[in-house]
Amino acid sequence: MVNSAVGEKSPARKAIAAAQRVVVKVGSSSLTTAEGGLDHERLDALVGTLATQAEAGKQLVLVSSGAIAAGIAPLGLRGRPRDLATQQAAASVGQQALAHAYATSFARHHLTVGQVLLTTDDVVRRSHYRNARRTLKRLLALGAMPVVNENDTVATAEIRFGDNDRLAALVAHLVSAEAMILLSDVDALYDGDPRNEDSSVVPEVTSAADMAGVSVTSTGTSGLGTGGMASKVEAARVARSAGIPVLLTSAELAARALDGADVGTAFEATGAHLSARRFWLAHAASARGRLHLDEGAVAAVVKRRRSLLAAGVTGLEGAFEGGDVVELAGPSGAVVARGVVAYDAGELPDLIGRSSHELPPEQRREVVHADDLVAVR
Ligand SMILES: Nc1ncnc2c1ncn2[C@@H]1O[C@H](COP(=O)(O)OP(=O)(O)O)[C@@H](O)[C@H]1O
Ligand SMILES: N[C@@H](CCC(=O)OP(=O)(O)O)C(=O)O
Repeated sequence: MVNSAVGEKSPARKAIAAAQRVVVKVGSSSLTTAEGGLDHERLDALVGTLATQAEAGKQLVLVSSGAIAAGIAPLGLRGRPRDLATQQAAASVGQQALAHAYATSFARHHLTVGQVLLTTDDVVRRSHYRNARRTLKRLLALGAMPVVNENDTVATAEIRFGDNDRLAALVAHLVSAEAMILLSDVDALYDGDPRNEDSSVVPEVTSAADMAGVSVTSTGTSGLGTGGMASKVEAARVARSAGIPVLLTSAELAARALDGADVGTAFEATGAHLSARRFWLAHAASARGRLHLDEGAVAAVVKRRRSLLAAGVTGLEGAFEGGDVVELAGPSGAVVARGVVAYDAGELPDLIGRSSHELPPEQRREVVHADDLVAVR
């Protein structure tokens, strides 16, 4: 279903239409057949759309799923494998096919693509994050289109992104994209199951109120993808919070989406552009522990953007070390911020709850410095 154009375009749609650097994420269900092999016709159609946009001057980064699904038929498997080892074997075969298909298809449009396979370590570890950012930006500067996927063949269960929607949001920030487009097998976000006739399209998400009453599932209908609509909504939340508007629609409507037509669901950016360090802290880094704060400390770090002092800490969890990322939770237990802790977990029990003047000079530094802190909702 296509939304009817009424009046002037929304700020989100204007921003998406004007964006010069765009991350486009396409799901497995849009690239593979039900039997589990690459659907060359649909892949070529998407490449044609992206090539037209690239020729018109847009800088595109493609985040493409489909490795596991594309490996199903060549390996004679009966469906999407459930165990990690077979998923990795399927991804190994499928990623090769996917990369070859993209390189061949883009070459017909005289475009060069560069494969970038990322693991969570590449974004969770700060030094790797900077490295991934440099590679992606260099590829763009050289006029090549990065084609990104998770490095499924080496990612273990514990360290997987698991779904490429979140990966796309992280990549969108990494490359300073001005918009992110999520392409799936459904033309928009619906307020209920899209197969249900009573469900209707949510054309625009500008505030939490637009999501009230919207029910999403974490499984798709194709059985080929991962994460379902829930992971797309979460990825949109991450991108929006970093100042990046998002459009969610089907691969068939990609050309219209990139042209700024009134298709799909547009999510307005909610936050200002976050610095790389703050974005990494908020969304990419994995926390090694948790500090519990009293009400006064929550107000100081969240509202007044002050450093966290030992006096406001009431407890801690985890075996973290100084320099690790930890979550900061308020009295209700809800996480209100994340930050880089300055002390090892073993040092803190003697300090917490005490005012700076009660502490020896070498222990008067902040527990989390304001520059290393980011509030989360
Ligand atoms: N509220 C909703 N609106 C739209 N789609 C939904 C909703 N809830 C669940 N879905 C399902 O999410 C699916 C897309 O997720 P998924 O299969 O993971 O896609 P992809 O492979 O493109 O990443 C749709 O096909 C649809 O069945
Ligand atoms: N990295 C996996 C993709 C996982 C994934 O998120 O799939 P999808 O929900 O189709 O975007 C693959 O290439 O098969």
